[in-house]
Amino acid sequence: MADSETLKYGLAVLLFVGWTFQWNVHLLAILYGKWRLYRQRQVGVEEALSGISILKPLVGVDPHLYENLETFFNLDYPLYELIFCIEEEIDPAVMVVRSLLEKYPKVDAKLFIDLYQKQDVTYIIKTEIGAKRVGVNPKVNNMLQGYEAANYELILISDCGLRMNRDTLKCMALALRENVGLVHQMPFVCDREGFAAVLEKVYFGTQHAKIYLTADLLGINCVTGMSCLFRRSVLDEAGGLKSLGQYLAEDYYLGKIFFDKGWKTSICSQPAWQNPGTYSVANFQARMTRWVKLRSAVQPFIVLMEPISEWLILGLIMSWAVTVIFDWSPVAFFFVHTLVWFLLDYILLRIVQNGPLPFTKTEYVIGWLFRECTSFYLLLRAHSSPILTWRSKHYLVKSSAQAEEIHIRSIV
Ligand SMILES: CCCCCCCC/C=C\CCCCCCCC(=O)N[C@@H](CO)[C@H](O)/C=C/CCCCCCCCCCCCC
Ligand SMILES: O=c1ccn([C@@H]2O[C@H](COP(=O)(O)OP(=O)(O)O[C@H]3OC[C@@H](O)[C@H](O)[C@H]3O)[C@@H](O)[C@H]2O)c(=O)[nH]1
Repeated sequence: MADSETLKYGLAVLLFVGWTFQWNVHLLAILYGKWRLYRQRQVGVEEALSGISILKPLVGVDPHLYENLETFFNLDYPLYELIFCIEEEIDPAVMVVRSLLEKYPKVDAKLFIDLYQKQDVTYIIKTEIGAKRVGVNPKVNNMLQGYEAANYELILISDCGLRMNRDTLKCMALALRENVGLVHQMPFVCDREGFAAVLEKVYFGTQHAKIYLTADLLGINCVTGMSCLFRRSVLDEAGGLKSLGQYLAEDYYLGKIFFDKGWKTSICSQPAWQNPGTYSVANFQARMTRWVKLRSAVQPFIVLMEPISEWLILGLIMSWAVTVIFDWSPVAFFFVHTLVWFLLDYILLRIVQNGPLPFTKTEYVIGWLFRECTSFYLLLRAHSSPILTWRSKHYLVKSSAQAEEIHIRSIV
């Protein structure tokens, strides 16, 4: 009996230590975010800016694609090329890119597409169908020809749903100091209408930002492939882009190459502005489920850590722990825990947004509660099946380095 009491007490104390640690993570993220984001420190020399090849892997269109891509034709940067990569000639994104190429003939921009050649733009003819399928990752397969044809030592991989401010590329390039091999942007979202937009902003500005900023501060690899600028020679030494084709979480392994070789990685002071024109609660949840699968495959400890880094689960567990240790009221404790967490999240979100929020405080409360209360469901959903769905493709995830594409009629 005494032993089980000791065990219970020991567990409660351990949880209490973890809970205290969580507040440190929260506070660190706030302080680091305030110090790091939207502060352009002149770390590099502007005259020394080198050429950058920007790879844009595209699949399909959404109502914002044209305007998002157009921002890349108007960057304030002395030397860059745009390389659009599209898997299939019948993809409607081809038309969008072609109309932009026609509108901006002076911008160095190319379109790489399988199996087709036209005179007005550069198309690469693949001699063998599937010759460029180097692995399971469709994004890597899609970018490969463009990567091989890129002219510059610096490569920016930039996803299709992003828009970029005129000065962002310069900001990223200036952050690429002598010892920094890779600069990535912390994912965030543009101001858009509707509840799904509130939800995405709340998630990327709170829970995601908290871990992302702290990981960057502590030098932990959290590179997101959505927008990252890196030194090509380092990747080539490790086998080139094709070596990443075997991983679905190619971004994590890209970052790992730089970490393993002793390079520093750094976030840009500007976040990545995701602005897809098609968004919904279901889309967000499907994407988050996929991301949970990716990170759990990469770092299995996350399966355990992730639930207890969330407000609700941690709050409930801690309400029990503090009654064991201090005999505090669990209800009062949970209330204070919630209030403080909620306020810290709001402060962090305001820092990441760097301006007024595009929604009311009531919408924030609803978005925050919805996100927090559904996070456990999403974790369960992610861990309940090894099948990962990305766009129209399905994969069976076996381990961090092992996944295979599967063909199924429908996903229940
Ligand atoms: C009590 C606090 C303890 C903190 C424990 C942290 C548990 C992890 C919780 C959430 C993970 C969020 C990670 C955010 C970045 C990853 C975003 C993502 O899923 N990206 C995928 C798609 O681009 C990508 O393919 C996945 C890559 C794997 C990322 C692995 C990241 C590990 C980060 C661990 C950070 C620990 C920070 C601890 C701070 C003390
Ligand atoms: O089959 C595909 C799927 C996706 N892609 C491209 O890959 C990029 C990212 O795709 P999505 O927007 O669907 O997905 P996410 O924003 O969730 O991606 C994120 O998570 C998975 C990581 O591997 C990516 O690097 C990261 O950007 C886009 O530019 C998309 O066009 C392909 O080229 N082919």
